[in-house]
Amino acid sequence: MNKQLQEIIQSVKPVSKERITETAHYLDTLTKPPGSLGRLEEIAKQLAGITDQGVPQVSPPGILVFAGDHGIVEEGVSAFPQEVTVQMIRNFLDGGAAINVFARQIGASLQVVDVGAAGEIDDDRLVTKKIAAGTANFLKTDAMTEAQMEAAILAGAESANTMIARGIKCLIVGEMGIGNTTAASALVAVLTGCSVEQTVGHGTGISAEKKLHKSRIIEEAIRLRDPNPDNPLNVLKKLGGYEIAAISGAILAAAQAGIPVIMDGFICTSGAMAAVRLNPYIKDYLFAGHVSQEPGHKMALEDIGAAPLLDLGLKLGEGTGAALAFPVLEAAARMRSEMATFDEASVTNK
Ligand SMILES: O=C(O)c1ccc[n+]([C@@H]2O[C@H](COP(=O)([O-])O)[C@@H](O)[C@H]2O)c1
Ligand SMILES: Cc1cc2nc[nH]c2cc1C
Repeated sequence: MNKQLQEIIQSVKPVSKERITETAHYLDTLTKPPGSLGRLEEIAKQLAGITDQGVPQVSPPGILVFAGDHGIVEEGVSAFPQEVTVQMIRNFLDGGAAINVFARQIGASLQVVDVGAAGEIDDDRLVTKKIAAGTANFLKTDAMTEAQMEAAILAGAESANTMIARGIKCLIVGEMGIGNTTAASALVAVLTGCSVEQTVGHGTGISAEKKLHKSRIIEEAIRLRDPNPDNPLNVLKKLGGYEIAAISGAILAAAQAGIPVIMDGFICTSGAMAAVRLNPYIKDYLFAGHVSQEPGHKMALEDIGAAPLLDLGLKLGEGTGAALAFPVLEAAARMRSEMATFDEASVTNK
């Protein structure tokens, strides 16, 4: 394995148990019945553990949208043509996509990173870390070489480190890539041991008939590629995508820096699964923004042990579900830092 990648993986430490315990005690001194803020209390404890701070902050947030194309689209697995990936990158840069709207709403900086789009975009607002113009068709050959996959993970880590150096306190990860629900379904099936039927969905809106075809293609590809389910990098290289590998890398880098991460939907969570398998401590740095309509997302979240914060029937990607969930993390952090204690407010405690 690439030495730099190995170092990142090994440097992720467990979250601070001491901070979690300290926060649990402190939350019980605040003017509310114990446990009455439910999951917000769990989030506040987790944030303290991740950041190793008594009073953790999640603002300002930063959003990374990784974009990549997929050779598997040749097999007719998406409702939209490949050119939409590049067209949507332009839309992100011009501020017109859903993620732009939600980024403005939560005051997040937004960076779009091209790690593998099939077309060229000449625009200084785009971060270009292109590994290749789309993955190979994984029905015919491995999606990426090992060197390409490692380069994509490192590109993701580097993108996260740049945002962290600029001062973000919470990383929101999103993606764009026509065909990437096919890659994510394959990854999740192999890594969880679920059947392909269970992990395949309608993606951007394919028919029931096309969904059956998508399942058959993935089943055949898994048989031909024969990935090793115990080796996440092997699975990622054979069936993954550049943006998915970059998400794994961004998560690794954020965890290394003690920065909480909000995952978006199905594709992001498949990248997170690979990161968790590389270092199980990663799990505790992750928040699941929402549960997507893609059926495989539930299995992926269960596998990581992450309970989604929202369930709004979304299936867009781009980081939208994670951005929408950010105010919940912000509320948990502010509850910890701004609420009065029983003593301060002269409220009788039991
Ligand atoms: O985030 C999700 O759960 C999600 C579910 C379905 C579709 N998407 C988005 O739709 C694209 C992939 O869909 P498809 O049908 O082309 O595989 C990709 O750009 C994703 O961001 C995203
Ligand atoms: C229009 C469109 C926008 C998207 N955003 C994320 N994935 C997408 C897929 C399509 C097709």
